[in-house]
Amino acid sequence: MPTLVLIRHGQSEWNLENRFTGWWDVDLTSKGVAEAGEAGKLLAEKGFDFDMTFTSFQKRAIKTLNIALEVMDRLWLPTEKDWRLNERHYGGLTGLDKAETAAKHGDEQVHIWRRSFDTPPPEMEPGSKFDLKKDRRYADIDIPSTESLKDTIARVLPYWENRIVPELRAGQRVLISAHGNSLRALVKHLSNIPDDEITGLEIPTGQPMVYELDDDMQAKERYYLHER
Ligand SMILES: O=C(O)[C@H](O)COP(=O)(O)O
Repeated sequence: MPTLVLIRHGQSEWNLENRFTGWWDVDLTSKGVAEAGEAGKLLAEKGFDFDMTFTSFQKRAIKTLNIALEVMDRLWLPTEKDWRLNERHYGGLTGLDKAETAAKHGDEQVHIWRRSFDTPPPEMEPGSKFDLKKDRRYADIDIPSTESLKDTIARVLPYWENRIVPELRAGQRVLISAHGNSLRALVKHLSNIPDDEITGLEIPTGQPMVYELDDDMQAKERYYLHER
């Protein structure tokens, strides 16, 4: 049976400051570092091991993976990094305080921007200080100016099918370290969650989520490791 574990990065600096982050590359806080270490410890204690790992181009997810692997004495494992596992792009909201934005635009509007399935946040203005168009790591791609969850799913799923599923089919045990919304995209697909229900799924930071999959890569079971 294929082994798949997903982990959302540990607490980031902007999780702590309550700011919209998206593709901006913020670091982990000391609590985030501790959460990543705990995740590695829990995985080791529960007897999990991996052959292949995947993460995004963003340091909060990369570091979470590396810290967990270090605790497991598995820093030597191969890792593939790809922008398709990045957080959903928060467009013009990037960098703004979530509470101040709610005070300005109303809770309902902010909830739509944060959790609607297909309404993206306003686009990022060209030349914004959070514009990543000149960032070398994205030189080969057309960076979105904003993304809804639907847009995020549209770039996560081809990556899942083309890069991750073949590893699982070959019997590789896979660990993915990514972000609230890129993981929400995967969970929606694997657990067949309808559009209007996925918005209610909150994935906590630093908690390994285990998938038991059937041979068609559909979920037989999904649980947080600390619950078993
Ligand atoms: O990008 C962000 O700000 C967070 O990682 C996720 O934000 P959300 O809870 O608003 O989806």
